[in-house]
This record gives sequence, C-alpha cells and structure tokens, in this order.
Amino acid sequence: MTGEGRTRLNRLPEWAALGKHREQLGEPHLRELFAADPTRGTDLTLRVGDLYLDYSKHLVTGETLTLLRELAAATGVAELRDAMFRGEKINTTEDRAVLHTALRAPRDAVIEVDGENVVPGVHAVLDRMGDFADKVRAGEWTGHTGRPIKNVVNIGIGGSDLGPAMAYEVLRSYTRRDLTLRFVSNVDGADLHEAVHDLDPAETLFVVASKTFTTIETITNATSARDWLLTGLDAGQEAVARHFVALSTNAEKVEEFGIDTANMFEFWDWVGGRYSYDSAIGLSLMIAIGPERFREMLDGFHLVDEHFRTAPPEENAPLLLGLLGVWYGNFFDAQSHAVLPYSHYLSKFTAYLQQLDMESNGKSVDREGNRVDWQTGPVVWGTPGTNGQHAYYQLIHQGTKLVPADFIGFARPVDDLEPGLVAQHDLLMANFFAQTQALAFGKTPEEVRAEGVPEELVPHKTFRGDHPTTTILADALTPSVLGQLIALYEHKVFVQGAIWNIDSFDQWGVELGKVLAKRIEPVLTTGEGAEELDGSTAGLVAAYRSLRGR
Ligand SMILES: O=P(O)(O)OC[C@H]1O[C@H](O)[C@H](O)[C@@H](O)[C@@H]1O
Repeated sequence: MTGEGRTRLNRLPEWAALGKHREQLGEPHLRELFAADPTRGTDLTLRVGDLYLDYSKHLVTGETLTLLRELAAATGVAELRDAMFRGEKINTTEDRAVLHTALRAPRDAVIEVDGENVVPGVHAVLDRMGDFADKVRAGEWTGHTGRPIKNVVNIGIGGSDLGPAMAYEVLRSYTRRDLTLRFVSNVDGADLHEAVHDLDPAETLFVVASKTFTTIETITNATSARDWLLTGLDAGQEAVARHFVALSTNAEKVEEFGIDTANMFEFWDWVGGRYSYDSAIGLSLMIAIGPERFREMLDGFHLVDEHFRTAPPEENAPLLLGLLGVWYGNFFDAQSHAVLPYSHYLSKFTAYLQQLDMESNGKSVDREGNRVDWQTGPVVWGTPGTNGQHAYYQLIHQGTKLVPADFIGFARPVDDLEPGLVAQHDLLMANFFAQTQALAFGKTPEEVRAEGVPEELVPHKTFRGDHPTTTILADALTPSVLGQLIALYEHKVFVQGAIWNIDSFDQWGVELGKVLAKRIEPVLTTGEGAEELDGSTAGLVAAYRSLRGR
C-alpha cells in the first residue's frame, strides 16, 4: 500500500521553520544559555508524579521548544494519541488497536475495541494472576510430588522476556528472596542449562511466556524444559499440569503444547509484545513481588498515561522527550541515544528500552508505504552510569559524535541496604550530577591553562561541553516509579513515531531472519539444499559442517 496520506514531514512549513531556526542557532553554547537566563536550571524542569525532570541542559531556546511543539501540532500527535487511548486500530499494517494503556486502567474504566469493553477482562486476568501468585508464594501451589514451588523459570524471548527480566532486577529489593526466579530466552541450549542445572524439578515451575506461542526459541526451550522435568521426576505427561503455566493470546497452541488452558493466563492482540510486561506476561514478576506491588506498578503506569493524555503540551513530559529526540536526530544528525541509569538495579533497563524504542521506531517506510527521507529511531544504548564512566564516557565527552543522553537517578537507596552501603549513595549521586555538569559545561582551554597544564596538552585536556542531557530524578526506586518510568518512555516512543509518520507497533523487520533460519537449519543437519544458498552463506555452512565433522 503506497499513497499520499499526510503531508510529507519534510514538506511541512513547521519542519522548514525548525531547519531555519537550527541554522540561525549555529553552535548553541550551554554556558551562554545559562549565563543569559539565571533561572534556566529551574525553569526548564517538569514534575510528573514522582519524577523530577530537568531538561535545562539541552541545546534549546524557548523558540526551539515552541517550534517543536508546533511540529507536534502539525503532525497530529495529540489526535493519534487520543485515537490510541480510544482503542482505534492505529497499528494499520496489522489492523490492530494499540491498548497497552488499558492494561493499567482502573476497574471502572470503559475502553472499547470493536464495541466491547476490554477493561473487565483485564482485571479478571489480573485477579486470576493474583490468586495464582499468592498460592505459589504461600507454598500452596505444589508440584507433581506435592512439594511447594521454590523456583520459577520464565521461558520467553523479546517482549516476553525483557520486560519481566528487567523489572525483576529493578524491584529485587521487593522480591521474596526465598524464591528463585530465572529467565531463559536464548535458543542456545546453554541458557536453559545454566538456568536449571542446580534446580530440583520437583520444586520448579516453568512459566512459558509467548504472545503467539509459535516463537521457535520459546517453544524449543519449553519442550526441552518439559523433557528435563519429566526425566527428573521420572513422571509422565500428567506431571506437566503442576509445573507449567502459559502466558499467551493463543489458547489453541497452548493446548497443543500440552499445557492445560486452565493454567493459561491470557492477553490480547491489542497488546504489542514490547508493551506487554504489565499484562499476563508479568506473571513471574508478580510471583516475585506479590500482587499488591504489581498493582502499585500498574498505578504508576496509569499515572503517566493520564499525564500524557491530559497535560498541556508545555508540561507534557513524554511529548517533550519525544520532541527533543526529534530535534537531535533530525536537525543535528545524532544517530544514537544513551540511557544511563545510576542504579545498579536498572542494569537491564536500557536493554529493555532497546526493544521498546528500536523495534517500534526502526522503520524506513511511512504509514502510507512511502520511503521516508528523514531519520527515524535512534540506536539506543547504555549501561549503568558509573561503570560506563570508566569505559565509553570518553567518547561522549571528547569524541566526534553527538550523543544525547538520559541520566536516571534516585535520591534514596533501597530500604534493605546495610548502613555502611547506604553511605555510598552520596558518592554514586555525586558522580551522577558531576557527569551532566561536565557534559554540559565542559572545561575551556583557558581553564585548563590556568591549572598550569603544558600548552601541548591543553587541547587534550579541554572539554568542549554542549553535550545535551535530560536528568530524571526520583525519590526512590519503587514499583510505582518503575511503572512511571516505563510509561514515560513508551509514550516518548509514541510521540516520535507519530511525528515521523511510521507505524510504531508492527515489527516486520524481524520476519526475514526467522524464515531464513528455518530454511538453513535442515541444510546444517543434512547438507541438502546448500546449492540454493548464496556464495557466502554456502561457504559458511560448509565450514560449519566440516567443523562439526559432518
Ligand atoms: O511473545 P512471542 O509471540 O513469543 O514473541 C516474542 C518476540 O518475538 C518477535 O519476533 C518480535 O520481534 C517481538 O516483538 C516479540 O516480543
């Protein structure tokens, strides 16, 4: 389907106005912007729920922000947002509604898809999940031999892994430490091996998470896990019911696999995989943190949903973050975006955002099927900040690339830290504040010289500054704050997709590799069909077969 839908982005007068403004701005200097406006550091801030956002260290003036908001208005961001919240089928290439916001809507909300209110179904599943999680946590859900469950192994990949795995790390201090939770995603047998080799099958529950229940990695791992279980228990198929539950939209396939659909927790095709960990896909997380904490997390999501839906453009945080990304990607040619959390618990946060952002906005065809001639989604990357400081921050400070970055930190460490370790928190946060300061304001050659540095070293010790950052500060890393953060990023990604006029909710780009892998696998085992491969792949397959002695 190709055609003329919306006016092409780069033909809009608002786009041209931004381009002109960018030229006039030249090289904006944060030192000057701050000097000219003594209250910039407190004016360019927002508070959303428990999140305090400082965007003063961005290469923007008041005019930049106005022009960006005009672009959002001209590209219909608010209209598309409202259509999403209403349950319209804005995922046009898959003809689906996009309603992850319904997963955290209050019980009495009414959100319709094809004339049916989906909210009661959401809460019915949440209630069932809660009952099940409570039973496992209380030791009432027993395995085939009557022993209580002590280990939960989530088997899933992509959106059926990254969300719960990330959130489990984030909320570690809220988890039941006597329950072991592990995540298996990779089809590399080593992943499952490492996850189960020290577990007792009699005390192990497998949570098979797959929206489609056809994903080859997940079904393969689940099949191997079932073999491991039945061999370990020396039991037949009847043991599966107490040790396997499924999280899926596909009851037929779940049944085919041999899991009783009574042990299936459903969700719906209007929940995208990368937007799903607050659906049934969060079951393993719920077992770890308990239903009450899970609901607090959902309330956090909902709080930011409501903010995004109702806050005026000047105060709308996801809109602002989305627009800043457009500003750098499209007008400074920034290619990547770093997310740098200053919390050990957020170690998987950026990996989660990679799928959320890059699978959503890694597109080069617009909603009408025309090739875009503007940059779309950035490469998202990053690891916890202090570690990064001793590794790749060099490039951010002094390299040739512009890397806009989000710094995420918390005022209080988690509650159960030993007093001696609590004392380390100020040092952690001192680094957090120091880095954005250094990135923004740098160090001039004059300042370097004043320290008596020999002239030949002055260029090497100079920091240009003007590296833009957003600082997101919250009181503490609670379930609600996690929900708020994720919703903030979900809607930021939404805003950018809306402006770029791409479908942020499909993922056709993952299909080709799947099809080819299916074709290549038999060639690896039998050698037959190698002649149909391209020259490079045929050579690689031959080398592989020879190394395997085939
Ligand atoms: O949940 P599943 O259906 O098993 O899908 C798992 C993942 O694999 C797919 O290939 C998609 O790229 C992801 O968006 C999805 O989250």
